[in-house]
Amino acid sequence: MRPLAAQGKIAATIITGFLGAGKTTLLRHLLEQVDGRRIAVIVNEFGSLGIDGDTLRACGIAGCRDEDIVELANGCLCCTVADDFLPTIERLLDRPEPPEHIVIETSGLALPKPLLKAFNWPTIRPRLTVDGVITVVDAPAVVDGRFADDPEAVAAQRAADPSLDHDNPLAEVFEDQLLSADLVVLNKTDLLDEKQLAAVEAMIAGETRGQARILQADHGRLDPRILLGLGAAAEDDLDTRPSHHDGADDHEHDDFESFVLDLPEYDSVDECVSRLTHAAREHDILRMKGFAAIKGKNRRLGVQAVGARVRHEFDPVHGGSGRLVIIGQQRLNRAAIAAALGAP
Ligand SMILES: Nc1nc2c(ncn2[C@@H]2O[C@H](COP(=O)(O)OP(=O)(O)OP(=O)(O)O)[C@@H](O)[C@H]2O)c(=O)[nH]1
Repeated sequence: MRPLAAQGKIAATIITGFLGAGKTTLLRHLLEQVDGRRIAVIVNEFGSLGIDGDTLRACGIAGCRDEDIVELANGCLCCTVADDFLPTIERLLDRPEPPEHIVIETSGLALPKPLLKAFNWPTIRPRLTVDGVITVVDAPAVVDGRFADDPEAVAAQRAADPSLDHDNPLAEVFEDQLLSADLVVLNKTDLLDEKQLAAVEAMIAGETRGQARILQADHGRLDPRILLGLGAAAEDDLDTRPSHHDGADDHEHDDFESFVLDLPEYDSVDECVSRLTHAAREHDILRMKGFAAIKGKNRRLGVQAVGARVRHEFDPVHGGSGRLVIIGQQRLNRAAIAAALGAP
């Protein structure tokens, strides 16, 4: 392979993976480790609070400037490629001092294939190449069977017929993300024992392209030399990265929905966390993230839930009222969720 510099191309890394798998955590660690390199980041979220952009901007990493983090909050990247993504990329490439590397974090519900196709756009292709698609996997969620009712049965069916489609939209998104990967990161290893990890790895190995590497990680902590410089030129071998939506000109995320709630001020952190945990358990919510105001505290509480696993941390940012984005499959009971959270 000719080195990228010789081809005059800038490299782009796509970080994909289901809601809450740990993409932003991995990206943040990566940015902390790559001193001195001019990296631009494009983040895209499903739901509209822009938390990931906030998190990355608040990282305090030397050399990581606000203008190097571009947020595309307007729906899933895979659906807004022409309107949002291409103009953003062109603006980055046209900077007097363009980035050396661009890292794109897709929304957890994005299908990577339409994004990959955009790299063959005539104004982009001569200037940019996909260095690699990194798919972050929430290993405990796989163990819990979140992406397939019966992972073994689905794997067996797929082995018999790789083009098989099925009705589980979570599984579809998950499989598309795996099938596009050059590198799969099995994340959250701290929550599993060795036997469980070996089982997830074997299952994932059966769902990826033969060329894809699989690595385990705790909080996405991997050496940047592993993550960047894969040299995959993924835009050149799209055919080896099948998607459930191949052949369809368009697709939508009809199976999923998100909404934003204003939260009341809670009496304590415990009250906030127990309300979130209860809401997540009762309502089949896939993901919640946002901020809460706690009585007597002058900093806002950052809150995150992946399934019913809730994490919280006081944010460096002072005060402000509480807001939460909630993502789930269609027909969430919004009124009941608001009541569970004590929202007006
Ligand atoms: N225990 C554990 N928690 C993790 C690990 N990696 C990330 N998390 C937590 O998982 C939650 C989701 O992490 P994010 O990095 O925000 O996940 P994401 O994939 O960017 O989420 P979306 O952008 O909403 O799809 C956060 O509460 C993280 O602190 C890990 O390796 N172990």
